[in-house]
Amino acid sequence: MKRVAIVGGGVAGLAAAYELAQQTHNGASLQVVLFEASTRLGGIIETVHEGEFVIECGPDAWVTEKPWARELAEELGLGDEVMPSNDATRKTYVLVDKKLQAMPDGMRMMVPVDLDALDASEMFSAAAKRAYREEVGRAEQLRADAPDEDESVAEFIRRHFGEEVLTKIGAPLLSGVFGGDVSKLSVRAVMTPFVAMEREHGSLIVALQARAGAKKHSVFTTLRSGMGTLVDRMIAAIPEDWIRLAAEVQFVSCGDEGWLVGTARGVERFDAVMMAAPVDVACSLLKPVDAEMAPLMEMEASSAVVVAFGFPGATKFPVPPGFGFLVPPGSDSLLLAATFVDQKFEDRVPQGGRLVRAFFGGKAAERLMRCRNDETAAVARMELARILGPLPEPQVTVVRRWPRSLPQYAVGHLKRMKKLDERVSALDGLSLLGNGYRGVGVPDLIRDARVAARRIAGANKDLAGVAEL
Ligand SMILES: CC1=C(CCC(=O)O)c2cc3nc(cc4[nH]c(cc5[nH]c(cc1n2)c(C)c5CCC(=O)O)c(CCC(=O)O)c4C)C(CCC(=O)O)=C3C
Repeated sequence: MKRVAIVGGGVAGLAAAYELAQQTHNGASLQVVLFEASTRLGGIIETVHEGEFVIECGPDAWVTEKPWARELAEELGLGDEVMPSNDATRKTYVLVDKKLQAMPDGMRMMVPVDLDALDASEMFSAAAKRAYREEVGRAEQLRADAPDEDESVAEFIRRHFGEEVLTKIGAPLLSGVFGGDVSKLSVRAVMTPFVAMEREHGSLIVALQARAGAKKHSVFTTLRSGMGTLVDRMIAAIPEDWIRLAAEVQFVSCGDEGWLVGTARGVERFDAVMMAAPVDVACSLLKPVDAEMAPLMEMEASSAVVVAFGFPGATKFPVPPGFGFLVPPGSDSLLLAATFVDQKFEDRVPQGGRLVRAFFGGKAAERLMRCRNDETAAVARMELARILGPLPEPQVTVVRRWPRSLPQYAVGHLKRMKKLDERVSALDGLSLLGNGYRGVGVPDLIRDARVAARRIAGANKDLAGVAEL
C-alpha cells in the first residue's frame, strides 16, 4: 500500500487525485490524502451561476490546440458539454490612442498569416507593415542568427518585426495572455513554438504560411455549463475520504522513513508527496527539505482582479463585435483587458443579455486587492465606460481577487526548471505540479498532473500511455 499526499486542491491537485483514483480502479494499491488549505476545491477555476448568467471567475476556457483538458472532459462524461468559442465572429481589439483598434484578421499572436488582411488594417503605420513584409525576405538571415541562448519575448519580437509591432500588439498580447512584462518573459518558455519556427524557417510568417491549410479549429474551448463542471466531475470521481478541506499543510519533511506532512491536526507519513500548491507556498514548504530548491522556485507572479457585469439588455450596452480587448502597458486606462463574454461563447447569458468581464493586473490589481467589492466594481464600471461609452446599471456583479496567481516565466526559466528537476529527482517520491513550472494553461496542468500520478502509481511501464497524455 503506497501512501500519497497531494498538497493543494486546485485543478492540478484534483487532476492528480483523479488519475490516482483511476489507477486504483486498475488495481494499484494506493492510499491518498488531498490537503486543501481553503474550504473549497478548484483553485482559480470557479463558475458562478446567477439566473441564466454563467460567470467565470477565473479561466473561461482552454486553448483548443492543447488536447488534455478536452480529453479529461470526455473521460468524465462531459463530451456533450464541450463547446468551441464563436470564432466566426472572433476579433480582438487593442486600445491604441484611447480608441479600440481591431487586430488584423488571420493573426497568430503577433504574426500575420494573411499579409493582405494586414495591409487592409488601420492598426499599423506603413513602416510597421513594411517591417512585417521584410521579415519574409530576411528568413535566411534570421535563421542563421537564431540565438543559442534564451532571450526576452521583447527582444525576440523586436528582432522579427520591430518596435511598433512590439508595443502595439506584442506587449498587450503577452500581458493579456501571461499577465506579464515582455521585457522579462522568457521567449523559450512562453512562445516555444515560435522559437522552433525560427530555427526551422527563420521567418515566422513563412513558417505559419507553410502550415496554413492545417485544420481549422476554434481558438478556445470551454464547457457549456462552465469550467466549474470540470472541477465538480473530478471531485465526484475521487473517493470522498481522500479529500480534506480547511487542512493547511504547515510543514513537510523527508527522511529515511519517507515523507512527513504536518497540519494543525497532526503529522502523517507518506511515500510520495505531490506538491500542487501555488509556487510561493510550495517554495516555503520545501525550503527546509532542500534549501537549494528555494531560489529556483522564487519567481515573480502577477495578480489579477476580475469584475464581471451581467446586463439584461445587450442593446442598452452596445460593444464592438468580437471577443474583447487588450490594453497595452503604459496606457492611461487602469484595465488590463476585457472580454465580451456573450459574443465569445454561446449560452452564457439570458436571451438578449450581455456579459462583460473586466480584468485588472499589475499595480492596479495590487491596489484593488485592498478595496471593497463595491469600490472595485465602481472603478471597473468607470474604466469600461471611458472606453466603451456609458454602462447601464448591471443586473449582476461578481468580483474576484487572485493574488499572485500567474507566475512569470523569466528569461532562463527552462534552465532553472532543469536544475529544479534535478533537485526534485534526488528526493524520492516528490513531484511539483501547478502553474509555476512547465506551463500555465489548464490543459498543461492536467497533463502534467496525470503523468506524475501515473508514474507514482507505477503505471508508466506503459510509457506509450504516458506519451499519449
Ligand atoms: C486577463 C487575462 C488573463 C489572466 C492574466 C493574469 O492572471 O494576470 C489571461 C490568461 C491567459 N490567456 C491565455 C491564452 C490566450 N489569451 C488570449 C486572448 C485574451 N486574453 C485575455 C485576457 C486574459 N487572459 C483577453 C481579454 C483576450 C482577448 C479577448 C478574449 O478572447 O477574451 C488568446 C488569443 C490571442 C489571439 O487572439 O491571438 C490566447 C491564446 C493563457 C495561456 C493558456 C495556455 O497556454 O494554455 C493564459 C494563462
